Amino acid sequence: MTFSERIRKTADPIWKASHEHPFVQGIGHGTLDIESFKFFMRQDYKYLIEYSRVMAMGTVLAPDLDTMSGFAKALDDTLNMEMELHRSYAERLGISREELEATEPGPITHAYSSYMMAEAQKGSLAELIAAILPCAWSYYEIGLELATIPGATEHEQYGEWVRMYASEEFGAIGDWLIGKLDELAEGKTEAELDRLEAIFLNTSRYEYMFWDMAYKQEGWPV
Ligand SMILES: Cc1ncc(CN)c(N)n1
Repeated sequence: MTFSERIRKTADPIWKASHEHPFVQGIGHGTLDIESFKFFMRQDYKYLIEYSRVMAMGTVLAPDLDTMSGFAKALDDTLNMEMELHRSYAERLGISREELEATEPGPITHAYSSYMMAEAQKGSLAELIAAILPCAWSYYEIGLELATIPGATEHEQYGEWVRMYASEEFGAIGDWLIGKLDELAEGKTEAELDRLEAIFLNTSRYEYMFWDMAYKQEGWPV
């Protein structure tokens, strides 16, 4: 079993909970309250800005030019493909670009982004990848699963979201990160692998919490 297969297996109960979350199922069945989706898009835009910074740190920690290029490509795809989806939805939903960028990060957005950044700053490249991998990998899995729901890819409101996350172009980011992590995991001690697994599990949990936060449109309590 590769290291990525091992951590995917350990994280399975968390990922299942995300797949079954009413926010995710609501996108697939076209029943999600649009206000929750708007809340999600605004928070997600802020999250993706921080995620992009972590990707940029990947280029700094990269040991060779191939790895550097891989991070640069993933960064460009995030800034100009994935975030373009948010900008286009925002325009359609009456949210200006300024409003999108000025959104105050909610508690989960803040905690998740800060955790990713902290792991990237104190760890090695393997730790950085373990922290960002659930982001790229789980959305592709969710996109592919939702795309099998009849009508999901054609839905007037959520079809574009499903198509983007189910696309091969988006999936390639996660595939590249999986390959890199497996490469970097080779020769590591069991204690080091356990540490990478713990980071992967934590950001998998944050993924679930992010869906839940958006569903409940949860801001700061006071
Ligand atoms: C919170 C979150 N996690 C993952 C993704 C997919 N890049 C995202 N857009 N937002």
